[in-house]
Amino acid sequence: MLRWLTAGESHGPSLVAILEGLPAHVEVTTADIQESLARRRLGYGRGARMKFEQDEVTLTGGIRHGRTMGGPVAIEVGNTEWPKWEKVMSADPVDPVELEALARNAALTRPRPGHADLAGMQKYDFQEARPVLERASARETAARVALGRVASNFLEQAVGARIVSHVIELGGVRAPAGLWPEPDDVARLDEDPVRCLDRDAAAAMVAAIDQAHTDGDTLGGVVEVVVHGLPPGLGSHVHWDRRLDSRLAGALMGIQAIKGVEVGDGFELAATPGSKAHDEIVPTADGIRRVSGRSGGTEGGMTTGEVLRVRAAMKPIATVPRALRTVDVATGEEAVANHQRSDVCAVPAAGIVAEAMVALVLADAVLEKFGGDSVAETRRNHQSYLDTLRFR
Ligand SMILES: Cc1cc2nc3c(=O)[nH]c(=O)nc-3n(C[C@H](O)[C@H](O)[C@H](O)COP(=O)(O)O)c2cc1C
Ligand SMILES: C=C(O[C@@H]1CC(C(=O)O)=C[C@@H](OP(=O)(O)O)[C@H]1O)C(=O)O
Repeated sequence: MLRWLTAGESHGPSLVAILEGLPAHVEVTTADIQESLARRRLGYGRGARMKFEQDEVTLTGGIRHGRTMGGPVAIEVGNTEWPKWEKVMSADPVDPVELEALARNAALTRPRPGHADLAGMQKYDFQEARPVLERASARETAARVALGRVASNFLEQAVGARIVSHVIELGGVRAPAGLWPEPDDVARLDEDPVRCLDRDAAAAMVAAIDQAHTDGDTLGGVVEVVVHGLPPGLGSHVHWDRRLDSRLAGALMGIQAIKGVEVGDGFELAATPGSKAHDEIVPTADGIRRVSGRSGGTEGGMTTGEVLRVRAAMKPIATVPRALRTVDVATGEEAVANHQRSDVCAVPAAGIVAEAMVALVLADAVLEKFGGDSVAETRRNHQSYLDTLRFR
């Protein structure tokens, strides 16, 4: 249904993103996308680059006068860094003597443990890490967030679904369990330096980042994406690759540095007896409802119509200032890993990227279920499904 691709390097001229398969009349503007990209730059513990990176957005296809036209949506996100890297990252050949003189072009032969450097050099046959890290870098997530905003506008306009993420764990500090945001909490969360709902936990997370900074260390954590307003029946139980759980997990695991995904209470459910693990079903004045939300809003690979909740665990940033041991591949000798600048922690930003990935998966699942070549058609199909839904 929906297809999306990104291209571009961290220090190249720009990132490019394409989203194909959306209906016409999705309302979306440059300002919307800039707003989402600004949210991704937020978060305590990010490095110097996020202070000056502008994310220059140009909508180059598929949108006219603030509405999609049904064709592929193409978005370019310019890198403010580019002028400094014009020679090093030039697509066309550059005079080798000129390149040799550039300190910025020094060969990166001390691969960082935890980054793509070494495996990428081996796989793609490079003598140094630059051509690998340029694409492995999470700079690319700016392109995903741009596409995610288009998908998210579609979800809200077609079915009324709204997405919000928050940080539930950072550097070993955990927010109290069972607390998740409402759509209107977005502004409040964005104002918090670590995008955490609990003030005390947020303060302890900030302190952990300060300590890691002092220690020359880096931190990871866990984000949770919450979606309100989804109908029951997105995804399917009938085949493994149609299960919504599987599609969400794949998309979240596709984010740089994400090493674990949970749907609902996930791993905790494995240690809980069945009598306390499942969400009992009861009749209410509002129709049939679940009394709790431990499943995370899916059963049998389909949405239940309750709040959807998925989590992603991010490992600590790989570029550790107190650099880790490695091998200099130019000499074969022991060395310490390359380190220039880097984030101490990017967990709050990863939450915004996770929102984007969830939006893209859900937009795809909505189109699969309801179809539509215009937003109005998708909306009508969704409404008629709700009107005739059994056991409401
Ligand atoms: C928003 C975000 C920002 C990141 N910033 C950095 C960074 O500044 N330095 C770094 O070494 N890794 C950073 N990472 C993680 C690397 O991109 C990631 O570890 C690398 O691409 C290797 O992929 P893997 O961790 O999935 O193995 C960041 C990840 C995300 C999601
Ligand atoms: C540029 C972004 O994140 C980058 C992700 C990243 C990495 O290795 O993943 C390394 C850093 O890049 P640089 O080496 O240029 O400082 C981060 O700043 C961004 O999120 O926009």
